[in-house]
Amino acid sequence: MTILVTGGAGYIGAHVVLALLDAGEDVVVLDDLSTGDRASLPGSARLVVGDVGDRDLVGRVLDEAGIAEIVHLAAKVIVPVSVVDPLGYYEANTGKTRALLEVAVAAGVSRLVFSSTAAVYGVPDTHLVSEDHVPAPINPYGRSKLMSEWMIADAARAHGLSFVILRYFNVAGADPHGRAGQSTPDATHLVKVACQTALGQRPHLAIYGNDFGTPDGTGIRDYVHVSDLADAHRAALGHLREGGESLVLNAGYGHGVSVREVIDSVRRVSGVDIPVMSAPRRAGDPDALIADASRLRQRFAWSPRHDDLDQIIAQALSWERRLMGS
Ligand SMILES: NC(=O)c1ccc[n+]([C@@H]2O[C@H](COP(=O)([O-])OP(=O)(O)OC[C@H]3O[C@@H](n4cnc5c(N)ncnc54)[C@H](O)[C@@H]3O)[C@@H](O)[C@H]2O)c1
Ligand SMILES: O=c1ccn([C@@H]2O[C@H](COP(=O)(O)OP(=O)(O)O[C@H]3O[C@H](CO)[C@H](O)[C@H](O)[C@H]3O)[C@@H](O)[C@H]2O)c(=O)[nH]1
Repeated sequence: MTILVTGGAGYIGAHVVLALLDAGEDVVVLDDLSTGDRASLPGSARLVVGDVGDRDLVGRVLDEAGIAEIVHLAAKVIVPVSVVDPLGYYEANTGKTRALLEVAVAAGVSRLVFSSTAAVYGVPDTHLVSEDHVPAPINPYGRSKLMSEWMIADAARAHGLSFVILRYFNVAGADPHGRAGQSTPDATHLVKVACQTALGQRPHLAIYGNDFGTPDGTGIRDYVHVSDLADAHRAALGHLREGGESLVLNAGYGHGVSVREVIDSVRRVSGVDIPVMSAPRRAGDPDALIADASRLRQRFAWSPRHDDLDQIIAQALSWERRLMGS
């Protein structure tokens, strides 16, 4: 059985591919390399370079490889860019997901795992967010993903597809064996930026807001190690193969840390007293965003192996060092 992984040359996709290959699965990656990198893929992964919205190409790949399962990660992922280019984001994330679904349904694909995001919750009125919280995204990126979720659920009901939608919280870290990591040069994610600052690639780290309603005033997030997240995709496919019902699941650990705690960890692990400065809050940043992660743990045999902030930081740092050396 061959699994199609769209966006498999990206940060999270490469870790999903590794998790699947490590489990002995056969994988084909479809990626247009717009932000992904061929070098993030191990030699044993087949790569088709192309657009997930290209119906002819996707149809051919599904047919030739006899694919019954898709893990769909390909997307545009930068929230502020989605605000200035909403139509580009709706096309890339919603339009192309629709195109993929159309071809998948016609080809008889039976199982789909989809990358969604905690951004579908917008600014929730509770810190611990369960899947039953009414989604209310506040930017085009989050809306483009929520619309995709709805399309997937509707198409699944009509066409006998089964699915798991994973709403990722804050993804961080790198493969513990050093095989993959976050390589996007202009990434804005806190862990990546803090590690780059520790290694002298950035002059300082800006703390966006220190007057949030949290114990130290800085924003709290649920940082999930990318390899644990990748394992959740493997578990999702296992669940669907056993005939399990379609599910929407938060993917986080269920506890959070503040920006200051992340900075303290980077200082502790790197031994560098990274320079920080205070900056205004970013628009739409909630005080705290933590997954109610009980459903993921209950429904799958998912036992995270890397739920440790210092470990996440150590592996992110070691990936940054590797990028600097290459
Ligand atoms: N990084 C996070 O914290 C986070 C959080 C929540 C959800 N997500 C979701 O996870 C998924 C992966 O994100 P990432 O952080 O790895 O980003 P990324 O940019 O590293 O990966 C996206 C991959 O998709 C590819 N791609 C984009 N458009 C494509 C297209 N039309 N056809 C084929 N390939 C295409 C890119 O080349 C890249 O390899 C996305 O769906 C994103 O929305 C990420
Ligand atoms: O240089 C920085 C970067 C971030 N932060 C703070 O660090 C926290 C985390 O910010 P990130 O930019 O790393 O992540 P977000 O929580 O903003 O968003 C990420 O996780 C979301 C889900 O929780 C969405 O999926 C989104 O796409 C993804 O970027 C926030 O409090 C933010 O204000 C800083 O103080 N300085």
